[in-house]
Amino acid sequence: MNILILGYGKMGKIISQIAEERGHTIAGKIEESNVHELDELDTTKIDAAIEFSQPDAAVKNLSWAIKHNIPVVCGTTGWLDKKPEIERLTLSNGGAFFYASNYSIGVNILFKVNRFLAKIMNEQPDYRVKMEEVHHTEKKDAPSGTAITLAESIIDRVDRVKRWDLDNEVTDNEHSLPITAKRIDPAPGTHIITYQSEIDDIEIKHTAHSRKGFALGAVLVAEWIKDKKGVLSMDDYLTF
Ligand SMILES: NC(=O)C1=CN([C@@H]2O[C@H](COP(=O)(O)OP(=O)(O)OC[C@H]3O[C@@H](n4cnc5c(N)ncnc54)[C@H](OP(=O)(O)O)[C@@H]3O)[C@@H](O)[C@H]2O)C=CC1
Ligand SMILES: O=C(O)C1=N[C@H](C(=O)O)C[C@H](O)C1
Repeated sequence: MNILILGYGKMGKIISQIAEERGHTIAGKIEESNVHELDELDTTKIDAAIEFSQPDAAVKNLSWAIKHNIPVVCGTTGWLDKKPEIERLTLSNGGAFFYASNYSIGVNILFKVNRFLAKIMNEQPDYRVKMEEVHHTEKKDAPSGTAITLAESIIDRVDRVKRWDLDNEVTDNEHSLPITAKRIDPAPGTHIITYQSEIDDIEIKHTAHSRKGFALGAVLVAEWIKDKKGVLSMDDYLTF
């Protein structure tokens, strides 16, 4: 496959390396300084684009790919208020757009366990739920996209939890799920969900040891999306 890399930072570099190891060709490595190179590409020869840039660049990159009929896999977090706009553009252009806040298999297993646990904890009102995420100091958004996905699943299933808050904003509201976002180098990404009662704690945790799992997941999805259409997510791709 011929894959275009939109955002050639920490993630874009590992994604390119894994894609080449899997026999793919890189059509271009686009970062802020060489965005003009997009105009020189033969877009008819690109099979898929993988977009890991930054919150304020994602919408422009994704719109460009969709308007050029290139299926696009997006991992950028912190821009989701604009996601409906990109979904509408995908559908009106008959394109393919895939978004996941986390492409690692391990975190997607955690997502599943989190949903299962939340359903049980809905019946256990003595427990308060909280979350902690730890990432490197270059991360631009907080809380992480993964933490927001985890929190939304809890809010959907635990009736007493109505919203999430960064815990420096709200401390003691029984309807709030406080999220602590820590920035410590070189943490690639840790997420911990804790249900706490006077009697005991129940905790589930995922720790990424490197960025390899995120990058491999994005390349696998790019291989899968090549001939697909529509607005797609991990629920369409995963078999568990
Ligand atoms: N969904 C998932 O599984 C994962 C998601 N992420 C997310 O991916 C994103 C990228 O992370 P990471 O690689 O660590 O970040 P980096 O800061 O290392 O890289 C960001 C890259 O985007 C580039 N960029 C900025 N503006 C533009 C633009 N207009 N067009 C194209 N590229 C641009 C930057 O270029 P320059 O250097 O020139 O400024 C840089 O190369 C983040 O939002 C992060 O949260 C990260 C890991 C996993
Ligand atoms: O910025 C990162 O590094 C990461 N971002 C994603 C997120 O916001 O959830 C995924 C992963 O945790 C690494």
